[in-house]
Amino acid sequence: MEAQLPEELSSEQRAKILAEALPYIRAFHGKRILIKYGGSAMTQENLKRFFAEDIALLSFIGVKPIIVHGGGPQIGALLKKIGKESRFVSGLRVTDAETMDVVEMVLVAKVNKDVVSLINSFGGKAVGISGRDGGLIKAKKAKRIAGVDEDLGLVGDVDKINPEIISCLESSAFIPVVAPVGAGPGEKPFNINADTAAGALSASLKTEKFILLTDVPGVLDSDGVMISSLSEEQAEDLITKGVVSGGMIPKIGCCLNALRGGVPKAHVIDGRVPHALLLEMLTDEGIGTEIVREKAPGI
Ligand SMILES: Nc1ncnc2c1ncn2[C@@H]1O[C@H](COP(=O)(O)OP(=O)(O)O)[C@@H](O)[C@H]1O
Ligand SMILES: CC(=O)N[C@@H](CCC(=O)OP(=O)(O)O)C(=O)O
Repeated sequence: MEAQLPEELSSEQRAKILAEALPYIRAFHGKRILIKYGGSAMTQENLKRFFAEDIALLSFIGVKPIIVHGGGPQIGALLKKIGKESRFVSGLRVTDAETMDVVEMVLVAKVNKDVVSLINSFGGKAVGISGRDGGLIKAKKAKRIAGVDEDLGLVGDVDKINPEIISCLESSAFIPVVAPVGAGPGEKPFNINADTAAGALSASLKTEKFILLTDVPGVLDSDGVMISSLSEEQAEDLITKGVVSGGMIPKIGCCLNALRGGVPKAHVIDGRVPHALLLEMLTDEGIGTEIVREKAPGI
Protein backbone atom coordinates (compact mmCIF):
# COMPACT_ATOMS: atom_id res chain seq x y z
CA MET A 1 0.00 0.00 0.00
CA GLU A 2 1.24 3.51 -0.80
CA ALA A 3 2.12 5.82 2.11
CA GLN A 4 -0.55 8.47 2.68
CA LEU A 5 -0.36 11.94 4.18
CA PRO A 6 -2.37 12.49 7.39
CA GLU A 7 -5.69 14.32 7.72
CA GLU A 8 -5.88 18.08 7.13
CA LEU A 9 -4.36 20.29 9.84
CA SER A 10 -5.88 23.48 11.24
CA SER A 11 -4.33 26.77 10.11
CA GLU A 12 -2.86 27.24 13.63
CA GLN A 13 -1.16 23.85 13.44
CA ARG A 14 0.23 24.61 9.96
CA ALA A 15 1.55 28.00 11.08
CA LYS A 16 3.19 26.43 14.15
CA ILE A 17 4.95 23.81 12.05
CA LEU A 18 6.23 26.39 9.57
CA ALA A 19 7.46 28.71 12.34
CA GLU A 20 9.14 25.76 14.12
CA ALA A 21 11.34 25.30 11.04
CA LEU A 22 13.01 28.72 11.31
CA PRO A 23 15.87 27.89 13.72
CA TYR A 24 16.70 24.78 11.69
CA ILE A 25 16.64 26.64 8.38
CA ARG A 26 18.98 29.18 9.94
CA ALA A 27 21.30 26.54 11.38
CA PHE A 28 21.55 24.48 8.19
CA HIS A 29 21.69 27.33 5.68
CA GLY A 30 24.80 26.85 3.55
CA LYS A 31 25.63 23.54 5.29
CA ARG A 32 26.26 20.23 3.58
CA ILE A 33 24.00 17.29 4.42
CA LEU A 34 24.91 13.82 3.10
CA ILE A 35 21.92 11.57 2.53
CA LYS A 36 22.14 7.84 1.80
CA TYR A 37 19.00 7.16 -0.22
CA GLY A 38 17.69 3.61 -0.28
CA GLY A 39 14.98 1.17 0.77
CA SER A 40 11.24 1.85 0.32
CA ALA A 41 11.86 5.57 -0.12
CA MET A 42 13.54 4.62 -3.38
CA THR A 43 10.99 2.11 -4.64
CA GLN A 44 7.48 3.28 -3.61
CA GLU A 45 6.10 5.88 -6.02
CA ASN A 46 4.61 8.18 -3.34
CA LEU A 47 7.70 8.05 -1.17
CA LYS A 48 9.98 8.70 -4.15
CA ARG A 49 8.08 11.91 -4.88
CA PHE A 50 8.11 13.02 -1.22
CA PHE A 51 11.88 12.47 -1.10
CA ALA A 52 12.48 14.42 -4.32
CA GLU A 53 10.26 17.25 -3.04
CA ASP A 54 12.19 17.34 0.26
CA ILE A 55 15.52 17.57 -1.55
CA ALA A 56 14.28 20.37 -3.83
CA LEU A 57 12.85 22.23 -0.81
CA LEU A 58 16.07 21.85 1.24
CA SER A 59 18.07 23.15 -1.70
CA PHE A 60 15.75 26.17 -2.15
CA ILE A 61 16.17 27.15 1.52
CA GLY A 62 19.94 27.14 1.15
CA VAL A 63 20.89 23.68 2.45
CA LYS A 64 23.47 21.81 0.34
CA PRO A 65 22.19 18.22 0.02
CA ILE A 66 24.46 15.55 -1.45
CA ILE A 67 22.79 12.23 -2.22
CA VAL A 68 24.42 8.81 -2.49
CA HIS A 69 21.88 6.26 -3.66
CA GLY A 70 21.70 2.48 -3.48
CA GLY A 71 19.96 0.16 -5.89
CA GLY A 72 20.75 -3.37 -4.70
CA PRO A 73 17.22 -4.70 -5.38
CA GLN A 74 17.17 -3.13 -8.85
CA ILE A 75 20.57 -4.72 -9.68
CA GLY A 76 19.25 -8.06 -8.38
CA ALA A 77 16.14 -7.81 -10.59
CA LEU A 78 18.13 -7.23 -13.81
CA LEU A 79 20.62 -9.98 -12.95
CA LYS A 80 17.68 -12.35 -12.41
CA LYS A 81 16.22 -11.36 -15.79
CA ILE A 82 19.45 -12.35 -17.54
CA GLY A 83 19.62 -15.56 -15.50
CA LYS A 84 22.54 -14.61 -13.28
CA GLU A 85 22.48 -15.36 -9.55
CA SER A 86 24.34 -13.18 -7.07
CA ARG A 87 26.32 -14.47 -4.14
CA PHE A 88 26.70 -12.22 -1.10
CA VAL A 89 29.49 -12.28 1.47
CA SER A 90 28.70 -10.20 4.59
CA GLY A 91 26.09 -8.28 2.58
CA LEU A 92 28.47 -7.51 -0.30
CA ARG A 93 27.67 -8.72 -3.82
CA VAL A 94 30.47 -10.85 -5.30
CA THR A 95 31.07 -8.97 -8.55
CA ASP A 96 32.56 -10.50 -11.71
CA ALA A 97 33.06 -8.45 -14.92
CA GLU A 98 29.60 -9.27 -16.29
CA THR A 99 27.94 -8.40 -12.96
CA MET A 100 29.92 -5.15 -12.88
CA ASP A 101 28.46 -4.21 -16.29
CA VAL A 102 24.96 -4.79 -14.90
CA VAL A 103 25.74 -2.87 -11.68
CA GLU A 104 26.94 0.13 -13.64
CA MET A 105 24.07 -0.07 -16.13
CA VAL A 106 21.48 -0.15 -13.36
CA LEU A 107 23.05 2.31 -10.91
CA VAL A 108 24.50 4.90 -13.27
CA ALA A 109 22.29 4.73 -16.35
CA LYS A 110 18.94 3.99 -14.70
CA VAL A 111 18.60 4.58 -10.94
CA ASN A 112 20.81 7.68 -10.89
CA LYS A 113 19.00 9.33 -13.79
CA ASP A 114 15.56 8.50 -12.34
CA VAL A 115 16.49 10.16 -9.01
CA VAL A 116 17.90 13.20 -10.83
CA SER A 117 14.82 13.59 -13.04
CA LEU A 118 12.39 13.36 -10.16
CA ILE A 119 14.22 16.04 -8.14
CA ASN A 120 14.39 18.24 -11.22
CA SER A 121 10.65 17.78 -11.82
CA PHE A 122 10.18 19.68 -8.52
CA GLY A 123 12.44 22.50 -9.68
CA GLY A 124 15.69 21.21 -8.14
CA LYS A 125 19.00 21.38 -10.01
CA ALA A 126 20.19 17.81 -9.55
CA VAL A 127 23.15 16.43 -11.49
CA GLY A 128 23.95 12.72 -11.61
CA ILE A 129 27.51 11.49 -11.37
CA SER A 130 29.22 8.29 -10.31
CA GLY A 131 32.33 7.95 -8.18
CA ARG A 132 34.26 7.58 -11.46
CA ASP A 133 33.43 11.15 -12.51
CA GLY A 134 36.02 13.81 -11.78
CA GLY A 135 38.04 11.27 -9.81
CA LEU A 136 35.49 11.54 -6.97
CA ILE A 137 35.95 8.04 -5.51
CA LYS A 138 39.17 6.08 -6.00
CA ALA A 139 38.54 2.47 -5.06
CA LYS A 140 40.86 -0.34 -4.01
CA LYS A 141 39.96 -3.99 -4.14
CA ALA A 142 38.14 -5.07 -0.98
CA LYS A 143 40.20 -7.88 0.56
CA ARG A 144 39.36 -8.39 4.21
CA ILE A 145 35.66 -8.70 4.93
CA ALA A 146 34.59 -8.97 8.59
CA GLY A 147 38.14 -9.96 9.48
CA VAL A 148 38.38 -12.75 6.90
CA ASP A 149 40.37 -12.76 3.63
CA GLU A 150 37.92 -12.93 0.72
CA ASP A 151 38.05 -12.46 -3.03
CA LEU A 152 34.84 -10.66 -4.02
CA GLY A 153 36.06 -9.79 -7.52
CA LEU A 154 35.39 -6.17 -8.46
CA VAL A 155 34.11 -5.07 -5.06
CA GLY A 156 35.85 -1.96 -3.87
CA ASP A 157 36.65 -0.18 -0.64
CA VAL A 158 37.00 3.57 -0.71
CA ASP A 159 40.69 4.39 -1.12
CA LYS A 160 40.60 8.14 -1.66
CA ILE A 161 38.04 10.86 -2.22
CA ASN A 162 38.66 13.90 -4.35
CA PRO A 163 35.75 16.22 -3.55
CA GLU A 164 36.55 18.84 -6.22
CA ILE A 165 33.63 17.84 -8.47
CA ILE A 166 31.19 18.19 -5.54
CA SER A 167 32.46 21.68 -4.69
CA CYS A 168 32.22 22.67 -8.36
CA LEU A 169 28.60 21.54 -8.61
CA GLU A 170 27.67 23.17 -5.28
CA SER A 171 29.20 26.49 -6.30
CA SER A 172 26.52 26.73 -9.00
CA ALA A 173 23.78 25.43 -6.67
CA PHE A 174 23.61 22.02 -8.35
CA ILE A 175 22.61 19.06 -6.18
CA PRO A 176 25.07 16.16 -6.59
CA VAL A 177 23.47 12.72 -6.89
CA VAL A 178 26.17 10.05 -6.65
CA ALA A 179 26.05 6.42 -7.80
CA PRO A 180 28.35 4.22 -5.66
CA VAL A 181 30.71 3.05 -8.38
CA GLY A 182 34.37 3.91 -7.87
CA ALA A 183 37.42 4.07 -10.13
CA GLY A 184 39.74 1.20 -9.29
CA PRO A 185 43.30 0.61 -10.50
CA GLY A 186 43.59 1.54 -14.19
CA GLU A 187 40.26 3.46 -13.87
CA LYS A 188 38.39 0.14 -13.92
CA PRO A 189 34.88 0.36 -12.39
CA PHE A 190 34.54 -1.09 -8.87
CA ASN A 191 31.28 -1.88 -7.10
CA ILE A 192 31.11 -0.17 -3.70
CA ASN A 193 28.37 -0.75 -1.12
CA ALA A 194 26.26 2.43 -1.10
CA ASP A 195 26.27 2.85 2.71
CA THR A 196 30.08 2.61 2.72
CA ALA A 197 30.46 5.12 -0.11
CA ALA A 198 28.00 7.49 1.60
CA GLY A 199 29.76 7.34 5.00
CA ALA A 200 33.19 7.90 3.44
CA LEU A 201 31.94 10.82 1.36
CA SER A 202 30.24 12.37 4.39
CA ALA A 203 33.50 12.18 6.38
CA SER A 204 35.62 13.53 3.54
CA LEU A 205 33.24 16.44 2.88
CA LYS A 206 32.84 17.10 6.66
CA THR A 207 29.09 17.37 6.21
CA GLU A 208 26.92 18.78 8.99
CA LYS A 209 24.90 15.57 9.10
CA PHE A 210 24.97 12.06 7.67
CA ILE A 211 21.45 10.71 7.19
CA LEU A 212 20.75 7.06 6.32
CA LEU A 213 17.24 6.34 5.04
CA THR A 214 16.20 2.77 5.75
CA ASP A 215 13.12 0.60 6.34
CA VAL A 216 13.04 0.49 10.15
CA PRO A 217 12.00 3.28 12.55
CA GLY A 218 15.61 3.69 13.69
CA VAL A 219 18.02 1.72 15.89
CA LEU A 220 15.98 -0.54 18.18
CA ASP A 221 16.89 -1.70 21.69
CA SER A 222 16.64 -5.31 22.93
CA ASP A 223 12.87 -4.81 23.51
CA GLY A 224 12.36 -3.55 19.97
CA VAL A 225 11.86 0.03 21.15
CA MET A 226 13.46 2.78 19.08
CA ILE A 227 16.37 4.63 20.70
CA SER A 228 16.24 8.31 19.82
CA SER A 229 19.81 9.25 20.76
CA LEU A 230 23.08 7.32 21.10
CA SER A 231 26.68 8.25 21.77
CA GLU A 232 29.40 6.55 19.68
CA GLU A 233 30.24 4.36 22.67
CA GLN A 234 26.61 3.31 23.21
CA ALA A 235 26.27 2.49 19.50
CA GLU A 236 29.41 0.30 19.63
CA ASP A 237 28.08 -1.34 22.77
CA LEU A 238 24.83 -2.30 21.02
CA ILE A 239 26.87 -4.12 18.36
CA THR A 240 29.08 -5.86 20.95
CA LYS A 241 26.03 -7.02 22.89
CA GLY A 242 24.34 -8.31 19.71
CA VAL A 243 21.37 -5.93 20.03
CA VAL A 244 22.35 -4.53 16.65
CA SER A 245 22.80 -7.32 14.12
CA GLY A 246 22.58 -8.16 10.41
CA GLY A 247 22.30 -5.27 7.96
CA MET A 248 22.28 -2.71 10.78
CA ILE A 249 25.90 -3.52 11.77
CA PRO A 250 27.51 -2.06 8.62
CA LYS A 251 25.07 0.87 8.75
CA ILE A 252 26.16 1.79 12.29
CA GLY A 253 29.77 1.19 11.18
CA CYS A 254 29.35 3.76 8.37
CA CYS A 255 27.78 6.22 10.81
CA LEU A 256 30.72 5.77 13.21
CA ASN A 257 33.20 6.27 10.34
CA ALA A 258 31.45 9.52 9.42
CA LEU A 259 31.53 10.70 13.07
CA ARG A 260 35.22 9.80 13.43
CA GLY A 261 35.84 11.78 10.25
CA GLY A 262 34.45 14.89 11.95
CA VAL A 263 30.71 14.77 11.16
CA PRO A 264 28.85 15.94 14.30
CA LYS A 265 25.72 13.79 13.93
CA ALA A 266 24.60 10.71 12.02
CA HIS A 267 20.96 9.68 11.75
CA VAL A 268 19.24 6.40 10.92
CA ILE A 269 15.71 7.34 9.87
CA ASP A 270 12.61 5.61 8.56
CA GLY A 271 12.32 6.21 4.82
CA ARG A 272 8.81 4.73 4.87
CA VAL A 273 7.54 7.87 6.64
CA PRO A 274 6.32 10.52 4.18
CA HIS A 275 8.70 13.51 4.15
CA ALA A 276 11.05 11.76 6.59
CA LEU A 277 13.87 14.13 5.66
CA LEU A 278 11.94 17.31 6.42
CA LEU A 279 10.72 15.84 9.69
CA GLU A 280 14.28 15.02 10.71
CA MET A 281 15.83 18.29 9.62
CA LEU A 282 13.22 20.94 10.29
CA THR A 283 11.13 19.86 13.30
CA ASP A 284 11.84 19.89 17.05
CA GLU A 285 11.19 16.18 17.55
CA GLY A 286 13.06 14.88 14.49
CA ILE A 287 12.60 11.18 13.71
CA GLY A 288 14.67 8.03 14.00
CA THR A 289 17.95 7.59 15.88
CA GLU A 290 20.74 10.13 16.09
CA ILE A 291 24.28 9.05 16.86
CA VAL A 292 26.27 11.93 18.28
CA ARG A 293 30.01 12.41 18.05
CA GLU A 294 31.86 12.42 21.36
CA LYS A 295 34.15 15.39 21.52
CA ALA A 296 37.85 14.63 22.02
CA PRO A 297 39.05 15.52 25.56
CA GLY A 298 39.89 19.19 25.88
CA ILE A 299 37.63 20.30 23.01
N1 LIG B 1 18.93 -3.14 16.73
C1 LIG B 1 18.45 -3.02 15.48
N2 LIG B 1 17.69 -1.96 15.13
C2 LIG B 1 17.19 -1.81 13.89
N3 LIG B 1 17.38 -2.73 12.90
C3 LIG B 1 18.12 -3.82 13.17
C4 LIG B 1 18.69 -4.01 14.48
N4 LIG B 1 19.38 -5.18 14.45
C5 LIG B 1 19.23 -5.70 13.23
N5 LIG B 1 18.49 -4.89 12.44
C6 LIG B 1 18.15 -5.21 11.04
O1 LIG B 1 18.83 -4.36 10.14
C7 LIG B 1 18.00 -4.17 9.00
C8 LIG B 1 18.47 -2.94 8.21
O2 LIG B 1 19.54 -3.32 7.39
P1 LIG B 1 19.32 -3.66 5.82
O3 LIG B 1 18.25 -4.67 5.68
O4 LIG B 1 20.65 -3.95 5.26
O5 LIG B 1 18.75 -2.24 5.33
P2 LIG B 1 18.59 -1.62 3.83
O6 LIG B 1 17.88 -2.62 3.01
O7 LIG B 1 17.79 -0.34 4.09
O8 LIG B 1 19.99 -1.29 3.33
C9 LIG B 1 16.62 -4.05 9.59
O9 LIG B 1 15.63 -4.38 8.65
C10 LIG B 1 16.68 -5.02 10.76
O10 LIG B 1 16.16 -6.27 10.41
C1 LIG C 1 29.42 -4.37 -3.19
C2 LIG C 1 27.93 -4.24 -3.18
O1 LIG C 1 27.25 -5.07 -2.58
N1 LIG C 1 27.40 -3.20 -3.83
C3 LIG C 1 25.99 -2.95 -3.88
C4 LIG C 1 25.79 -1.57 -4.48
C5 LIG C 1 24.37 -1.06 -4.36
C6 LIG C 1 23.90 -0.90 -2.93
O2 LIG C 1 24.66 -0.88 -1.97
O3 LIG C 1 22.54 -0.70 -2.83
P1 LIG C 1 21.64 -0.79 -1.50
O4 LIG C 1 22.02 0.40 -0.66
O5 LIG C 1 20.26 -0.70 -2.05
O6 LIG C 1 21.94 -2.09 -0.82
C7 LIG C 1 25.28 -4.02 -4.75
O7 LIG C 1 25.85 -4.54 -5.71
O8 LIG C 1 24.11 -4.28 -4.47
